[in-house]
Amino acid sequence: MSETQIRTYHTKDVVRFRKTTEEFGGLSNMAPGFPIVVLGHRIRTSEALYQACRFPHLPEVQKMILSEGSPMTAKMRSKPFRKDSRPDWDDVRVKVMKWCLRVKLVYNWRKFSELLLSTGDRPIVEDSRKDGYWGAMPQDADTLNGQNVLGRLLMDLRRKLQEDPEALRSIPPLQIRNFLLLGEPIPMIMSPRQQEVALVRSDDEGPAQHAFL
Ligand SMILES: Nc1c(N[C@@H]2O[C@H](COP(=O)(O)O)[C@@H](O)[C@H]2O)[nH]c(=O)[nH]c1=O
Repeated sequence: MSETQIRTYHTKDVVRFRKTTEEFGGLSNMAPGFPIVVLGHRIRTSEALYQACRFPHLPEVQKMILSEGSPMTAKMRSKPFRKDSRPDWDDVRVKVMKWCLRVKLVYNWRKFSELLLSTGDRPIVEDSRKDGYWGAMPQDADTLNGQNVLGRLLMDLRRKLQEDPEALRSIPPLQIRNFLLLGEPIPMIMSPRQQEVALVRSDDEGPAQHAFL
């Protein structure tokens, strides 16, 4: 993905989201109702997971972020520690975001896939007042400008969902150093359905129950 290119979008042609309560607000990482489980930890939003990924070397900071009830607060609470983000953060953050979106999909398959597919083939844009990197900013009533990296990752995910949904059911760990959550290496993530099959095969008693941190 060419990240640096600024794009112009015409509001009438796109699916855009700003508030999580809007029709397509579920596409936002801040959207409630799309919980995730990683290493047995229940995480409320993809935003909290993404922000926690900045700090694999600081499990206490990760824990604080993950235990926040609101994603905006999780992001705010990570702010004082931003300077201590993993040193390669700028190089890996798009990969990490892509992985977080896939995890959101695996754990919310029906709801998130239906939402993504309902956007048809229209451009998806995070409409942001101040973030022209992950989103695009209004220039006037008809135009948004920005790199829209999040919107483009969502379009990429939508295309994979249209072409080969089964390939999205499991997610290999990212091949980056220190891909850790609360001190443990993040393993392959499987859809709850695949996990149940694996558990039946291993003659276990059933899927584990998860509580929020
Ligand atoms: N800046 C912004 C949002 N942008 C979101 O912030 C995340 C990236 O954060 P970071 O790379 O740490 O700045 C990513 O999920 C992006 O979509 N969202 C919002 O509701 N309000 C904001 O003010």
